[in-house]
Amino acid sequence: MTQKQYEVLQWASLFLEKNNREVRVAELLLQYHLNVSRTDFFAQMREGIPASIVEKFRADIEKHVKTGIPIQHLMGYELFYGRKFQVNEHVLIPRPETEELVLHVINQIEKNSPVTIVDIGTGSGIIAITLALEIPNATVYAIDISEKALEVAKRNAEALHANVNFLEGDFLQPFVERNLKADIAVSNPPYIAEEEQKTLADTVVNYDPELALFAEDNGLAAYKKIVAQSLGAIRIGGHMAFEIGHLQGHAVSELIRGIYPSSNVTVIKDINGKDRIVSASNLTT
Ligand SMILES: C[S@@+](CC[C@H](N)C(=O)[O-])C[C@H]1O[C@@H](n2cnc3c(N)ncnc32)[C@H](O)[C@@H]1O
Repeated sequence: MTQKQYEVLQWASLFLEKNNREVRVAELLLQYHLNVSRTDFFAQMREGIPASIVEKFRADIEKHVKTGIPIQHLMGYELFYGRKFQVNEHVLIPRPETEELVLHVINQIEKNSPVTIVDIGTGSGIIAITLALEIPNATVYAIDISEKALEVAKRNAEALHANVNFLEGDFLQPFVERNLKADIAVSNPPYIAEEEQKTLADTVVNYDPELALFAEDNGLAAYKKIVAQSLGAIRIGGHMAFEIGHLQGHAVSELIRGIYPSSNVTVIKDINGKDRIVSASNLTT
């Protein structure tokens, strides 16, 4: 007997809830398997679904519940700033908070004036690619130490027709070596303290790359290194914007002030009211 879409969705939602998994996964994954737009997905809720699709969908839901595999790994992509980005086990799955960082950077840029931006720790390339597409007069560089992550980022740039210069190396080092200078440095670096590993969900700790998550020095090691390297990589009067863990605002601000005492440093909250961005303008020593 053909099952109706809403019945399949109901089964999955209850199954997820019973197993303490996020219920919204059901909707996203079923829409993916049906390969329809969001509008069509809701419009056809009372229609029947072919048994072959129900079977594949159920298998994915059961796998997600059992192993914690994120649905982005099952689907092969995540949406970011309205665009589809390929993801795999070598890159962090894009998070919605990072869209706020991108929007913040866009708002700092004067329209129509040329600007050079560097994205440090680019992962799947979401920040660099989105900025390259949203700011046509920008020259964008993206750095990662992971060759495998850069492969994903390059594929995303190609698929989305974004012009980004990719460099491999340790934070800003490849930029400094080439004697390049940016007007804006942006980064969502690894910032979770290793001791916090136990508090993370299995969907994160077993599937996001360790290199993308953890940093020594109570989660501050990457910020320390990037701020120190930035002296040779950001133009005088330039700008720096970091995504941060919600308890790191003060420490990261102090790090920046330690090297750029005359800069304007602010901590910005995300839509959930948590400290999420540290932004520093007028970078002068
Ligand atoms: C939190 S993830 C952010 C990825 C992506 N920018 C995003 O927002 O989804 C941090 C990234 O930094 C990279 N990374 C870690 N250590 C690095 C280093 N020493 N130099 C350059 N990149 C590094 C990781 O490979 C990972 O891709």
